[in-house]
Amino acid sequence: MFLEIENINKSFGDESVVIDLNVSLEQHKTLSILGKSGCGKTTMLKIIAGLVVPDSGSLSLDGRSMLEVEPAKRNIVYLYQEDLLFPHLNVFENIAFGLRIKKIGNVIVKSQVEEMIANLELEGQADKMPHQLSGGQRQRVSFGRAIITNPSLLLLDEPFGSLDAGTRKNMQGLFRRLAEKFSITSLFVTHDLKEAILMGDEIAMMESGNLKVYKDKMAFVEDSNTGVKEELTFWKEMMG
Ligand SMILES: Nc1ncnc2c1ncn2[C@@H]1O[C@H](COP(=O)(O)OP(=O)(O)OP(=O)(O)O)[C@@H](O)[C@H]1O
Repeated sequence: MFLEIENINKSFGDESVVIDLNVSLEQHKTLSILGKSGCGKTTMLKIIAGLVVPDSGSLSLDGRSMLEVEPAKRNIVYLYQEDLLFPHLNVFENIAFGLRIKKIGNVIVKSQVEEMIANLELEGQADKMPHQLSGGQRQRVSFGRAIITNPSLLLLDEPFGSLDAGTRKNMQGLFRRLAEKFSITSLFVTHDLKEAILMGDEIAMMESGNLKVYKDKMAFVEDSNTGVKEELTFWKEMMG
C-alpha cells in the first residue's frame, strides 16, 4: 500500500496517547478519521508528519521508510484548523510560496498559481492580503498553498472546524473536487460525523488512542459506537 503504518505507539509520561496504530491507504484516497477531543488524533498526525517521534512502530510512504526522514524531506503537508497564512504576502504570493522556494521560474509560477486560484474559486482575490479575506477564503488559500507543491500525503487536522455550517459545506464540496483533480492522498481528521462520512473514501474512528479502520462505510454506520444509529433514531423520533 502507498501509506503503511504498523504498530505505532506513543506515550507522554505514563499516558498512552497512540496505541498500536495500524493504517494502510491506497494512493489517491482519503481516509477520514472521526474522533473526540483528546483522543490522540493530532499526536497521530504529528507522528506521520515527523513533528513527534513515536516510541515504536514503522511508517512507510510509497515503499520508503519515513521515520528516519526529517519532516521537511517527507513531502508530507500537515494542515490544521488555524493554519496561518503569511500576513505580509498577498493571496497570489501565499499560494506561490512553495514554488518560489523551489526556485521555479516566474512564467511557470504565474500560470500554476493562476490556475490554482481558479480551481479554488478565488478569482479576483489574488491581490488581497490575508486579513482582508473571510475564514473560508483563508482556508482555501491554505489548501492551494499546500496542494500546489504536489505533496505525497496531505494531513488535515479538523480543517473546517472554525467555519460556519454553510461555508463548511461549500469547503467540503471544494475539497472533494480538488482531491479528485489533484489526485490527493490524505488523512482527514474531524469530530463531525457527517463530515467524516462525506469526505472519506475510507473511514476510521479514534477512541482513547485506538484507531479502528472500518472495512467499508456500512460497517461504520452499523457500529453503534460511531453515533450514526443514535443520529438516525433522533431524526426518526423527531419526524414521529
Ligand atoms: N507534548 C505533549 N506532552 C504531554 N502530553 C501531551 C502532549 N501532546 C499531547 N498530549 C496529550 O495527549 C492526549 C492527546 O492529545 P492530542 O492533541 O493528540 O488530542 P486530539 O485528539 O488531537 O484532541 P483535540 O481534538 O482536542 O485537538 C491529550 O491528553 C494531551 O494532553
